[in-house]
Amino acid sequence: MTDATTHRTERDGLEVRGLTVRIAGRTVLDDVTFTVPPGRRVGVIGASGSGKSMTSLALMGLEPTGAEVTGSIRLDGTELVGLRDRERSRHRGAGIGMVFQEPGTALDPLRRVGAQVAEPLRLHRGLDRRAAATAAVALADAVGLPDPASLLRQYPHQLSGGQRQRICIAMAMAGSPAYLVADEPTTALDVTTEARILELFARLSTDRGTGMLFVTHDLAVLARIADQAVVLDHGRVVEQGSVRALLDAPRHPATAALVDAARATARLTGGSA
Ligand SMILES: Nc1ncnc2c1ncn2[C@@H]1O[C@H](COP(=O)(O)OP(=O)(O)OP(=O)(O)O)[C@@H](O)[C@H]1O
Repeated sequence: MTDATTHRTERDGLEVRGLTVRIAGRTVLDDVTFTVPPGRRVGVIGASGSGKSMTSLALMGLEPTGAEVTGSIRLDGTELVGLRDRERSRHRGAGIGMVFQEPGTALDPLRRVGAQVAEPLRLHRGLDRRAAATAAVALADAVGLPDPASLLRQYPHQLSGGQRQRICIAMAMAGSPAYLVADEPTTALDVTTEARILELFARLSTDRGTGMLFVTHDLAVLARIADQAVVLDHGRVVEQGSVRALLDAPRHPATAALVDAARATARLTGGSA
């Protein structure tokens, strides 16, 4: 996977228009509209229950069974809403990759991590077993895992939390997706590991031209990784713009509350939000 072949230009972006999700008659996402331009890093931020995870699940076509999804999600011009499961799953991994909050639960505890990284390489890139194993080592190296050949022979419980999240990022990048959705990807990690994982996301998006959507409740984290953000409150977009502008001059009370929380965290850790 070379940067030259995966770095795309002249794409439309991941365009979300009027996305609405209803579950059992209740509207949990209401007319959500935003765009992740190719190669850019955008955040979705909001308090607990605001609809962040539902947004990322809907983008992946992984909303709960029975949820009614309307509006539009266009992946570089291709409409995803309304596609049949089979067609939809083809875009998962190859078009949009996903990294979850808890790397422990995203991995199969009974399989060596190398086999888990190799699987999407075989699935999305059609590599045979041997080629996939070689590509898995290269990918593990690209996500900053030390001594990748021997590390890939380990089981998930033998790795640190940060190493497990790097494995999950490698799996998400295996299909060379144009976009990556990361839902609270550093929440389970200590602050030093969090900083390194954020650096990794930044490097991958710059090197490979991957557009990234970061879902988080923490504006201080978002300020370190994204330059644009969408603020959700009760399933609606209440504000969006540059992270700097949101921090300096929040217009909606939900944004102001996130800024206050970020400043409180920064005070406690001695940093600046
Ligand atoms: N499987 C489900 N069935 C019904 N309602 C759900 C389901 N999952 C989430 N919801 C509802 O959708 C709304 C948005 O939930 P969501 O998980 O997206 O919030 P969130 O912003 O990610 O919160 P948190 O930060 O706590 O994870 C909530 O009101 C929640 O109760």
